[in-house]
Amino acid sequence: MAPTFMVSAPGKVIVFGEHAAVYGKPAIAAAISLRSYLLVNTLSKSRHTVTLNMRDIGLDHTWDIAALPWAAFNQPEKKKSFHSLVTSLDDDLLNTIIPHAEEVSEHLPEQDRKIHISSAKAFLYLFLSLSSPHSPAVIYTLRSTIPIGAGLGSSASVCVCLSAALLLQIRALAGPHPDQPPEEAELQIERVNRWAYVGEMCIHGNPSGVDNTVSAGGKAVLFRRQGAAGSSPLVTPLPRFPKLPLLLVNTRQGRSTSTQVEKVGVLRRNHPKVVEPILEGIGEVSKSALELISSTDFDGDNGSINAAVEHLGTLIRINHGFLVSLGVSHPRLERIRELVDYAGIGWTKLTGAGGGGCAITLFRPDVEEETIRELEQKFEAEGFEKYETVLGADGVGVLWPAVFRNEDDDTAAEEIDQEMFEKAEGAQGVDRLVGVGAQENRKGWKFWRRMAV
Ligand SMILES: Nc1ncnc2c1ncn2[C@@H]1O[C@H](COP(=O)(O)OP(=O)(O)O)[C@@H](O)[C@H]1O
Ligand SMILES: C[C@@](O)(CCOP(=O)(O)O)CC(=O)O
Ligand SMILES: [Mg+2]
Repeated sequence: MAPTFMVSAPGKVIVFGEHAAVYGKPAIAAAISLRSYLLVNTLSKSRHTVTLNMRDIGLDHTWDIAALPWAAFNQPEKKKSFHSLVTSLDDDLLNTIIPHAEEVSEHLPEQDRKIHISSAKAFLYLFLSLSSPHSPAVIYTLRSTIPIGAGLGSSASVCVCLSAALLLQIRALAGPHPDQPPEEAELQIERVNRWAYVGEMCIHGNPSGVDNTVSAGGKAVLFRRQGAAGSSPLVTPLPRFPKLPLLLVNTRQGRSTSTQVEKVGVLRRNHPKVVEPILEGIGEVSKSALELISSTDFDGDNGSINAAVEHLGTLIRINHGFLVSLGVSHPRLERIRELVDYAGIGWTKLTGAGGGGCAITLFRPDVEEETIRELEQKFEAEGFEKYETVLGADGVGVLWPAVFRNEDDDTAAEEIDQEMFEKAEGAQGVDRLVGVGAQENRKGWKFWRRMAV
């Protein structure tokens, strides 16, 4: 029986290029230190059930493995191997899982029901694609420190965790191990990423793939979806991405990515001649930012940094203006921008799909700590929530088995079981129990690391 193990994947911030990324324009995004964690418990062979236990949304459902639609997924013309590149969902397969996904939420209010069903759909599509009717009984328990539906890529990070866990269970993933050649790590990341993209498609209709790409590989990347159906996106790691003083503020205004993406799609269909240049303009913002990042030493002397930060700030302001014209801002996002603009201390844009969710602010280099504190107090007084996060976090990682060992004292090993994981209090409790790099003794995590170019 496989040992209990855990996988983890980060959320992300899109610094430039959301929405335009869906239409093949370049975007720049970076992994953040908020993450999802998935614990995988294999049970005895005598049981024949699979349980999806997603604590943050209150979903806890068990399916009888034999009752799932394996025949549909295993038809020779439908069967995908684990290294397939799947760029669209199969409607026939989706139709076979919908009744099983709907079982999870029979008596819930409409809004919660939608969230449960989309998560269950992503899980079942991946489970049926990557597992088998003979799979042992398993409990998948998920917890995340990423706010849900806030533009920080919670959906992609959940899908990366599910994809990695299922691929590890069928032994279609190797490592990570200390002397893994970077090419091999890259291949493993890509395998996880491809199936995470399939999960993202279940959650929102037309994802660009930027979120799952950043969540799987971590760090910062330039991402560009390719035109032809069935081709992989272009992904360029940005090892020189500067460690900038960014503030991340959540409006606490919920929204769903699928609605916002659909809204831009409708606008583009109704006003193609107006909307296409806006999307093109957003792509040009990302290109200009890339040029700046590649040619500036942000650790260099102050004079040149100040000019570069001013340039980046201007691009942030322009990018936000484009997003406003696409109709994906929100009065609460505009309030954050207004407070920052009024204080004259930086540049703000929404991040992710908008319509609520989070904004990022880049501060001017010479801003006083006191001014930032005053601004933060205003945010708090108006019900906004601030996140401390570091850009450029590690991508998908694994803790196999789910045991933390004290390097100097083997007897101090601490096994993470389902009950402890479920009972950890809030995001802080989860971080303390299993957090990546949160404490000295949480060092058992291993990551597949992307090649830097
Ligand atoms: N912690 C979680 N537990 C279960 N499902 C989650 C979790 N986080 C995200 N999801 C799924 O992702 C959806 C939110 O994704 P989305 O609308 O793309 O917003 P985000 O900007 O957070 O990615 C939820 O409706 C749910 O289906
Ligand atoms: C709006 C979009 O560019 C990013 C969505 O990010 P999020 O789900 O809001 O974290 C959509 C996409 O790229 O798939
Ligand atoms: Mg999402």
